[in-house]
Amino acid sequence: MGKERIDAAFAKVLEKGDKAFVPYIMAGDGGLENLREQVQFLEDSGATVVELGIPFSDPVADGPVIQEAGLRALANGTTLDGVLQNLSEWKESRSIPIVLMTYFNLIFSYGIEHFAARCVEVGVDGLIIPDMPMEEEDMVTPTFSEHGLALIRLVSPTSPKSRIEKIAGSTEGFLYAVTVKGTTGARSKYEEGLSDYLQDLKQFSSAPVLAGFGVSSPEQVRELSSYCDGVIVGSKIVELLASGKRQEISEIIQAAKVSETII
Ligand SMILES: O=P(O)(O)OC[C@@H](O)[C@@H](O)c1c[nH]c2ccccc12
Repeated sequence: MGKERIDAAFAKVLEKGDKAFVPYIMAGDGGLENLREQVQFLEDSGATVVELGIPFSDPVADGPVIQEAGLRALANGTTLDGVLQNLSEWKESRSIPIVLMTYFNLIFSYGIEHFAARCVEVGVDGLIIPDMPMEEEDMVTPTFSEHGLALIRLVSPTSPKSRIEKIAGSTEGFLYAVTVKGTTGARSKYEEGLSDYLQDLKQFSSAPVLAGFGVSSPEQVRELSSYCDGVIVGSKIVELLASGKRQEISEIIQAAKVSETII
């Protein structure tokens, strides 16, 4: 359950010599009734874990593409409870681990204990809570560990070294290495020093290190994942899924499969 399922999914990919690929999608964008099929498509295309966003009215770290997806999902009535209910309905047929990306407010108003128990019940394996600083995480960690849920921590290029060490040492499932200063969204250029930053993180983290924010093309997937264990792609996947360009999504995901290209 939970953390172990995530660990096993990464181990399988990395032992093969491939890089991990975590696509982000917004739950309820395109209708919650299509979530199952969307996740199945991502799994069939070669995703390692799916990061599922819960729409929220005040998404402080989201860039424009994800904000709009959130507004579409809210407009068609998507709620945290509805997403959890939906996940429970096809729990048995799902093998890819699910990580929920949600702001803390939603968890807090749901009730931390109730939320964690419900996550386990519906087959959620881990959580990303981007607005929960390290100093506050004691509010959730005892409950999450008791339920076997992984808390995936984020570091950014602006985090001081001592902070990076602590966060990287305590993360579960994987370490989310934010590649840029700013919000989510595709970018054409990366900041200087990114390869050193990603390679350094490997020293501090026993969990896989994945780079996210601004990754959108197969070339970027190949480049960034060569410095770490894999990538997270959000905005580009959200945009392509909404416009039905699934072949392009598969190509982006396939770029992480390096073992097949090295002969
Ligand atoms: O969209 P991008 O630039 O590809 O970045 C991934 C990101 O969207 C996804 O992981 C995410 C969506 N909302 C977030 C909020 C905080 C951290 C991460 C996220």
